[in-house]
Amino acid sequence: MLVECVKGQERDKMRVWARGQRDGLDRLDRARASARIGAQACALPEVRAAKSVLLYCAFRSEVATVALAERLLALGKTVCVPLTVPEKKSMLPLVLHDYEALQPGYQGIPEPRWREAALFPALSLDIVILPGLLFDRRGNRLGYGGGYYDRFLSGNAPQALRLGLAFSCQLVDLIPAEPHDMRLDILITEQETIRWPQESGGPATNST
Ligand SMILES: Nc1nc2c(c(=O)[nH]1)N(C=O)[C@@H](CNc1ccc(C(=O)N[C@@H](CCC(=O)O)C(=O)O)cc1)CN2
Ligand SMILES: Nc1ncnc2c1ncn2[C@@H]1O[C@H](COP(=O)(O)OP(=O)(O)OP(=O)(O)O)[C@@H](O)[C@H]1O
Repeated sequence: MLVECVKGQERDKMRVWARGQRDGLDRLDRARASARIGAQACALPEVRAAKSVLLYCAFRSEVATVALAERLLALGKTVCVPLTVPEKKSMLPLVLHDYEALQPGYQGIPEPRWREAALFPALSLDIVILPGLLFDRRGNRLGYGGGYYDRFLSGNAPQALRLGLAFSCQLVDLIPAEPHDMRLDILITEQETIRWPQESGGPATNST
């Protein structure tokens, strides 16, 4: 119990630190890095082969996703974006047609008007593209602490490939993990793409 409590405090401190790191990036550097990360994502064989992708809608200082959404649509993918349901700490995948038509939803996160968008079956998603505050070299990820993505990946879309996008300043050696944490399969930063094999061994890393 005490160990869990200390771990929780440690994770909260890491969240505060990571928010500062991400917010501290210069606007131009953020835009350049986001463009590079988006291009790397589109070039991945898994993304080329995918029919459907759930892509987060960036808010605050996250890796931008507007251009990536447009490229994925141009490649003929079914692109879905999450509708956040804070009462249930859950997310619903809604089919995206036009990023420009999104409206600010929970905490200002852009989302479709749910009455106008079609619900996509989570079990048919090939890839989930995740945001985050902090990532480590084992595939662990820290978000805002709602457990939205852990719940979605374990409960709704366990089959989906998990692809994280981050600036390199959001990558550390080790985050204290919790049992419910869903590890990533691939992480893209503007400096490298890291892949973790499904049956864990050491990570394979490619500089970009
Ligand atoms: N773009 C994006 N979409 C996402 C997430 C995300 O991290 N990024 N989420 C990832 O899971 C979920 C939303 N989770 C969130 C949880 C908390 C806060 C938030 O603003 N919390 C306050 C503190 C709590 C409060 O005052 O009530 C804060 O940070 O100031 C924002 C988003 C689902 N959609
Ligand atoms: N699969 C799950 N089922 C039930 N509760 C869960 C599940 N996954 C996470 N939680 C709960 O959600 C809370 C937040 O989890 P965690 O700290 O891992 O969130 P996070 O990954 O930072 O957030 P997010 O996924 O929203 O970005 C934890 O207290 C945990 O108990």
